[in-house]
Amino acid sequence: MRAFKDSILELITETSTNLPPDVRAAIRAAKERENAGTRAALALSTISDNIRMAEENVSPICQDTGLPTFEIRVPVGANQIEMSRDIREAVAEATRRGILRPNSVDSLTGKNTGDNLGPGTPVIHYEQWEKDEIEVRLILKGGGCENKNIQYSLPCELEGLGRAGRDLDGIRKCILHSVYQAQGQGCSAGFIGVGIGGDRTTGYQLAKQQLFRRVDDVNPDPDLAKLESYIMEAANQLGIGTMGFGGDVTLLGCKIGAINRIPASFFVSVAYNCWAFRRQGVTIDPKTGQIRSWLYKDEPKDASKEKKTAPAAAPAMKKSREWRLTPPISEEQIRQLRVGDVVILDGLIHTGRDALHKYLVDHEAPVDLSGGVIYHCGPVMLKNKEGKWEVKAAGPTTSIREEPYQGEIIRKFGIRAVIGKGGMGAKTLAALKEHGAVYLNAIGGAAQYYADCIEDVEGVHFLEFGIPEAMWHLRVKNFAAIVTMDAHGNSLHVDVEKSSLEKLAKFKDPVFV
Ligand SMILES: O=C(O)C[C@H](O)C(=O)O
Ligand code: SF4
Repeated sequence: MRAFKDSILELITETSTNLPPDVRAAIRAAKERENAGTRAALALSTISDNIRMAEENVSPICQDTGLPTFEIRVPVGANQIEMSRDIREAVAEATRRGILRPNSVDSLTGKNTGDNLGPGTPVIHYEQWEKDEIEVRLILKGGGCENKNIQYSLPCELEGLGRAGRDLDGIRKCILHSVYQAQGQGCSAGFIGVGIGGDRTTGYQLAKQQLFRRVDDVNPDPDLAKLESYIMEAANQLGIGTMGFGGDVTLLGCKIGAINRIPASFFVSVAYNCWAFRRQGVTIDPKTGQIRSWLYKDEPKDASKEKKTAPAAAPAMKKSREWRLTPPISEEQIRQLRVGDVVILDGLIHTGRDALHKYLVDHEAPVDLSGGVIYHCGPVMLKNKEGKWEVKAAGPTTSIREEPYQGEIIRKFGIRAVIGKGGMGAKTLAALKEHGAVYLNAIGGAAQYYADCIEDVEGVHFLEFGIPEAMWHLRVKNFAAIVTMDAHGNSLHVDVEKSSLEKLAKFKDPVFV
């Protein structure tokens, strides 16, 4: 089993940098469905570019490489203690190489272990089987989509849909609602795995297991197969679209499983996965530890590679105005911007996410932020041979987590633009209007695309918060994002949420009776 560790390292690298063909095919089909020139089409073409760049650069598709979760089947007698040790070593090595972002933090102190190892990380599950080979499946599911997982306990009342009872139609309503409540925040268009039954723990486990099914498979249970195709049809009428920008494609895959429950409990558990659906698997020779075959590498019939659509700048969007801005930005420049405009940034921007926002409420900033731009981003960074920091991946993180702090910080420091994804709430919208600032939505998961726009790392503060949470000072060029909340009280997110709720309500009447 000498080669086992190297095989796992190869599996991690493939999973983080190269999306499987079935996932690519789903994204390609979505791109074909969206009208050219819309915000959704722009987002999907950036996503396609990003997928290609990650493969070419052998770098993470998204900066959030998630919680590595291994599902392993072993022949009777295989040494699981040795395998777990090798897996941990491979995870640490992948982190050193910038294939994984250091993502394991102490839950109480927030301290990052730096190597993705710690209590509960990585997750490794074993199961024995009678075959004479080892099968290892890996999923790298990021935090933004994990936060959009949801569990329903039937019967329940659902906004837009009314009562969901303890039957197939109640299940139908829960699943539709799960897609609605995610909006664009889990980097839609997404994939869902659904677990019906079990208890709260096994229900979620079953939901996650569904994510290991191929996008193009057909459920062997005819009732569940019908439900899956119904959900695909209905969820794509909600109009949430890629990144919550509105559009015809909201859901790329739906896989449903069922297990028994006890009479008093009736759970429907939904695992939401972003478009950056990084799962891969291998079979391994138990004697040598070498890879025998890959599980998700066969191309669906119509497979053609992503074509390059544009260099690292936004493809043209119909009817959208485009502004080139360089910080420090004035209030006058900001007040000209409207929801739907494209902003191209050149110059210095600063990353800041959860730890920094909490800190800035009670402390001064280490750099002058007036007229400045804050980027909600936790990048993957590596030091090169000369000891200089380099960006390996740098897409936006979910902004709503900063909602409790953002308005106050905009006022206190005179910030003019916040870049993130998924949109923010009413408090931030009010602060944007009052102070003269905008929210710019970057394309979630497009970590290679944005890393390519970063010309230089000018410095870093708060490295003690860990690499993702530190404040990185980045010089960017051609950094494109869309105004989704402006300084006049308009929010695309409010509009899409409202219109998608109206559309959801159309699915109130029973379908499976
Ligand atoms: O942690 C991150 O970088 C992003 C996270 O996956 C998110 O979607 O918010
Ligand atoms: S940023 Fe988006 S694409 Fe990346 S892990 Fe989070 S939800 Fe997924």
